[in-house]
Amino acid sequence: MAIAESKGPGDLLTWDDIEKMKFSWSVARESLRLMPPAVGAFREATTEFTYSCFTIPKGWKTFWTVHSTHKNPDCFPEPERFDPARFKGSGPVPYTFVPFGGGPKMCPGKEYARLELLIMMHNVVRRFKLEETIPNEKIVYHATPTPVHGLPLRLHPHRE
Ligand code: HEM
Repeated sequence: MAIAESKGPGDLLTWDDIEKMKFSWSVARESLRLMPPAVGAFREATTEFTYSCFTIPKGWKTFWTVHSTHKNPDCFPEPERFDPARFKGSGPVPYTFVPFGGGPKMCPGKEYARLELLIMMHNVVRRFKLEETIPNEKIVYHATPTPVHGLPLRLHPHRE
């Protein structure tokens, strides 16, 4: 809200504003942890290796999943609880929070996605209070998580 209050009508966000949106980014990351848009990705074993007593031969296709760590209580205590404070300070251990993947094939659009999310959150939250019209709407997976009724929301404009 501090950034919203510093803006006059028609003022656009600056890069400095975006960099200051630490809490909003923690909220966005906690949402990406609990409901990642991409559930994982494929890899091809370039060499034979053994993991957790399983030997994966060279050339095999594997699929890594985001939830293996996002919902693992060793990585995120009480994993079902929405808690943006998990991202305070240095945040989760590297390679546990992986909605954008990790390593050399990590999503190249991550920073662009961050920018879009923060700008969208700023503009929506600043203007409206959001109300769910179908509480606890079910989510189904058509490759990506999709609310069954399309997540209809009621927008209540804030008084100026
Ligand atoms: C919230 C938004 C997004 C999420 C959660 C997401 C997630 C991912 C994930 C999990 C991967 C696979 C990474 C891996 O294999 O390790 C990926 C790859 C990729 N993403 Fe995204 N992404 C997002 C937005 C974007 C945007 C905005 C762009 C482009 C502007 C983009 C472009 C790509 C491309 C080109 C790849 C393939 C990279 C490669 O195989 O080398 N993504 N993304």
